[in-house]
Amino acid sequence: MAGFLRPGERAPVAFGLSFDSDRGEAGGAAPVYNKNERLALAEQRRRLPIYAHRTELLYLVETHATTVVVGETGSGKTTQLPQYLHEAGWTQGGKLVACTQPRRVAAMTVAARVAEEMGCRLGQEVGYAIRFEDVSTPGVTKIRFCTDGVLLREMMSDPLLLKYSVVMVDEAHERSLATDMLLGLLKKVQRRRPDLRVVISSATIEAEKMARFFDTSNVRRPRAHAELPAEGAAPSRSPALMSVEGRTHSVQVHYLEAPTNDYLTAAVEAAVAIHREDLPGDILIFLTGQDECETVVRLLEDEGRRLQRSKLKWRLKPVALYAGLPAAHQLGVFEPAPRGVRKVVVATNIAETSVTLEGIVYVVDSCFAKQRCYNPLTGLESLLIAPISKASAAQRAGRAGRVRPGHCFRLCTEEDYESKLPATTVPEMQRSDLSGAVLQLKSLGVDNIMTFEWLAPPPAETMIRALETLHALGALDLDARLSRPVGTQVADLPLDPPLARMLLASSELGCTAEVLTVVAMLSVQSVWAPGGKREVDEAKARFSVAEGDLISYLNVWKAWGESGRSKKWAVAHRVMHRSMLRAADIREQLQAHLRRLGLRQGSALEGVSLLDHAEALTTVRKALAAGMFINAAKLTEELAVKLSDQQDMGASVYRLVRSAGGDAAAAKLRIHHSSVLFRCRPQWVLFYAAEQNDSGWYEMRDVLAIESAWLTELAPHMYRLVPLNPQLRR
Ligand SMILES: Nc1ncnc2c1ncn2[C@@H]1O[C@H](COP(=O)(O)OP(=O)(O)OP(=O)(O)O)[C@@H](O)[C@H]1O
Repeated sequence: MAGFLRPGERAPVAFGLSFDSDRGEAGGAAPVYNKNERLALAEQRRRLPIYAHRTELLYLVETHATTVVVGETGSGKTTQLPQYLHEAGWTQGGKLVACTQPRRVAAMTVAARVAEEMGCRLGQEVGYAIRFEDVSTPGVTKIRFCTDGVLLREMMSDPLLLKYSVVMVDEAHERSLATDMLLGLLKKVQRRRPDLRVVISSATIEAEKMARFFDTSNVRRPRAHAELPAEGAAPSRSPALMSVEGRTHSVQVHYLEAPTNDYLTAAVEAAVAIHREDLPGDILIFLTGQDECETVVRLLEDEGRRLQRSKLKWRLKPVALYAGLPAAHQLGVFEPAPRGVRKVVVATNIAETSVTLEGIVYVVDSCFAKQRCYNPLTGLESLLIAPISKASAAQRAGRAGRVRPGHCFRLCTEEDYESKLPATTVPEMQRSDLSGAVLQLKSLGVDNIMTFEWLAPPPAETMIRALETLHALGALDLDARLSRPVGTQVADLPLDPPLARMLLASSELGCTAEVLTVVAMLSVQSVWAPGGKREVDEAKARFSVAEGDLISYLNVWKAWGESGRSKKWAVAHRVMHRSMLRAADIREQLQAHLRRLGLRQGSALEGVSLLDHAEALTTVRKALAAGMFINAAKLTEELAVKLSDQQDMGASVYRLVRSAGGDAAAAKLRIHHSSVLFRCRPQWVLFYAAEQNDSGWYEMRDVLAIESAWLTELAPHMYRLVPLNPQLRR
């Protein structure tokens, strides 16, 4: 971030603060309630700021098609509103109340909390649904928490959401791609279902915009759907806007005295400084990704061992929390720490909204997050580490004041916070590849994508690029309609279109076993345990093959399987056991999806003789290529300049093959140093993801070496043989 120190100028972490000593109970304190203390729980519910607005809220929902609720974090929107609606009768007659969350972990943990408050088992009256997991009981569940993505998928089989009487879109201001799609679709559904109520919870900054978007009071209503007569008096079509005043506990915010350019070390130092104060309370650290979280956990473990000699009251127990962890591990992080232990949760922004980690008194915020970034000209999407918005920072700070007063330490100066952090994050839809979203909208019957009502329209180039991609994958026909069966099947699979396409190809080519493994491994964030570059390179070398990362994953999977899925084996080989478990879980789910679609399954490599092995492997590579051919790159004769001190000099330069002369060709690529092909210089490669570095280079990850002939064979509509363009030589 400009204004922060330049490399080499590291400032010591100094907050100039003093802690108050009356901050609650012991670190990692036991929960303030347990299952038998229902009365205490009921009392706690009544103390939440939202309780004073219960009657008014219910009146507004009754009388308005849409209600926008604004309130401080922790005021009780997520946990209480669905319960109020249930208590007021909105779940009678077999209907459900849905509450959507942008993130899985929030859906799971909030559902668990609400089930506890209602005194029922999770999955009974209160349930949740996330991708690959549904914990609810048809006919019994009344309140269903789910990710916004899951509700979108549900609309494929229930386009009018007839199961639901109320849909609450929580954290709508986060403007995730799925939330934006959902808002547009809900507005469409409301035209056909005047009885459906939409409740939107949003930060103040976006609330008016949401209310304006849902205001249809001036639009002539089409005749209600024949089967769906409106019950009672029709609700107002002007949305109600309601503000819930007050918050539960205060959070004191601290800033660095001088900026830092190394937020990982600063985070560790901050956690250690808090710990050394020897006051009670758990710590939550926000970083940007899995590797950072695992690295900081390791550093804190080392610190913890050193600190044991200092005779402090609590022992440090760092734990990681990020999206790539299996659900059971994520939930384990929410367990209260035992007596004498101070839990330090090292998380990505998945812990930013809606979640309550009970013992947390201190939040340490790097003020950075990984953000998707899409360039429609090159068609390349990458993840960039960028400063978060002030709205996100407020959410993060809010994790400290949930059950007692807390502190938030931002790892930047107050001046930088004020001047460098934007007020809100750019909506995901405006910085993402939209091919998956367009495909889903098409499968939901939105034929003319250009006229779909968005809260704010996505860039036209991005839409055009999405249509081109889907057409190239064979998911859309020449009239931009969903093709059959490919388009409908790709839409049916809960995967990005390229991954779904390779699974379909693997069924045709008889290698689903292998491609399922690769797709599952690509769906987890990182297969390798973090560590020094040399250590990780050595670990990878044992599984590396000249065909590239994707085929190397098959070797890892096989060896892990042969070890009996042993954790010991994983640790010895620097493989992330938890990532492997999650991959196994995803693989199983996808296999079930293929079965449901009636697709043939088989293995190309199983039982194949050594002699036929290469040919069988080519089959697998071709199936993978059938989904990835758009991202084809060719080696050039250029050498990359030195990019940074840590990276090797003289890496090979690749160019995108598609539209050789245009903008895409201008994008220079190199193989990421983490790839097993980094030093191999294959002539032609496909890559699953690319990351843009600070120098503007795209670094290819998850690379597959291919033969050029496959491109014209698999995608003749996109590639044809031409004499070598002299431009490519330069
Ligand atoms: N698992 C839990 N354990 C203990 N208390 C909890 C738990 N979940 C919620 N609470 C309590 O309920 C309060 C309200 O939480 P809720 O998630 O409903 O607030 P919210 O207004 O939706 O906030 P946010 O926008 O931050 O999600 C919290 O501040 C906390 O005091």
